[in-house]
Amino acid sequence: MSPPSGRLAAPQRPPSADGGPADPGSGAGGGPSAAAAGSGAALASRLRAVHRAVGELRRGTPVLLRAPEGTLCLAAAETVGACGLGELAAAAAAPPLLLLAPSRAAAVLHRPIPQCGGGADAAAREPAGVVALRLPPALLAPEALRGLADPTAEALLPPEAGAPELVPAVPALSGAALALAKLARLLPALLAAPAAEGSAARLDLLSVPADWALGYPATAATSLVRVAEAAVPLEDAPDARIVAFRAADGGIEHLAIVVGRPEDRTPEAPAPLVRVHSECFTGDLLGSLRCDCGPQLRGAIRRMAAEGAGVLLYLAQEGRGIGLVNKLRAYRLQDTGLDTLDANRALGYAADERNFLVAATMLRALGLGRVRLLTNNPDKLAGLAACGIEVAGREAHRFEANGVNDRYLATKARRFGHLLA
Ligand SMILES: Nc1nc2c(ncn2[C@@H]2O[C@H](COP(=O)(O)OP(=O)(O)OP(=O)(O)O)[C@@H](O)[C@H]2O)c(=O)[nH]1
Ligand SMILES: [Zn+2]
Repeated sequence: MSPPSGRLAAPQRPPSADGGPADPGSGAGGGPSAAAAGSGAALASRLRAVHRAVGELRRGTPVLLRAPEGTLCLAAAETVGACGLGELAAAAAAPPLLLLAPSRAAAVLHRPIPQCGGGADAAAREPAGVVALRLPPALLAPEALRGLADPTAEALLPPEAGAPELVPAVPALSGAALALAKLARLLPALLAAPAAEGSAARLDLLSVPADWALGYPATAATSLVRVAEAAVPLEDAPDARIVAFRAADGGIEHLAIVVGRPEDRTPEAPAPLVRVHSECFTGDLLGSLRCDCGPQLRGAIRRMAAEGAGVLLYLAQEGRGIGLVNKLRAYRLQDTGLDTLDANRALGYAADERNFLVAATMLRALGLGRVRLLTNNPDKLAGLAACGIEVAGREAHRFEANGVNDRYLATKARRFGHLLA
């Protein structure tokens, strides 16, 4: 699992072992902060617990989420099967509700939901909140649940099942529940019921505190350490090496492609050229025409080689942090007319789920506290600066539209505020 995301420009602070706040950006000279490093074992155990819970949800097994408000038993609508539904019923003290992002609930209920936002402004990019639905019995079945979770699988809903009903959700726990589903790169749609006394031990279910799930992205990001490094001469940059970083939970590694010796730049020289590039299997590897990632990747390496130095961070944040499977679903929705932003929201995800604390931690570990960023995305500039990296300048990184990605590029300019020059 890649260390996932929080909000773009507002990194969460990882909790310290004693529950107090740790500072992700204050490590002297780089790397995780002293507070985080000092409580490494405790942080690693938090990460491990969340990582295991994510694995259980992906397998269709229920997990328990604990908070002072109570304990919820959860199962992911996308993966739960008959066995998981049986376990959920055995662990629950009441029938389960379906938790959904407001944007997805609005589509299920065929009416607007107040928290949903709307329009083309920045606020509409980050819909907040969670909605709970009481389901008629015919919808409490694996196929129907997938149809409720996934707008590209709505055909799985039984024709005359009856309508779900909007009911109040416990905000803190429900938010953490959806965060856990997003960490699992599943659709943010979960069955949730108050847990019966003793159900964790009785049914051998994993149990995780809600604040550990919410703190996971920042905790994972600050725990990144270098684990391997080798020279990898590239066609476009013969003097390149790859440095691999791993978080304490053993999730998917993030990579730095280092061209030349950017860390040796003197303070008087221009800041080193850096690109923060989110993984795109389709564009980077296959040459998909739907996006501009492939040309941006190769183009960045070429520019660094021409300058003699630079760093490209290759972050395991596929699909702006929603994962490849959900990106494919988002593409299906775009083929029905939605743009890239609304497609994310229709799935229940925010427009951009990435967390640039990952990038800041890696840059510091590479000895780069000051950078010139190769990007058109103003959120990347703000995100890095918020994590304590000095962004000394921006270099535009635009490529001509190719006849397929025209609308995608136009949407990035119009709705994400991407800079055109
Ligand atoms: N969810 C989603 N992700 C997409 C889509 N198209 C491309 N992506 C992903 O968007 C990410 C591309 O991000 P970046 O290359 O960092 O680009 P950016 O945020 O546009 O910013 P700059 O290129 O730096 O200007 C990759 O992870 C792609 O997989 C899409 O339609 N939906
Ligand atoms: Zn792409």
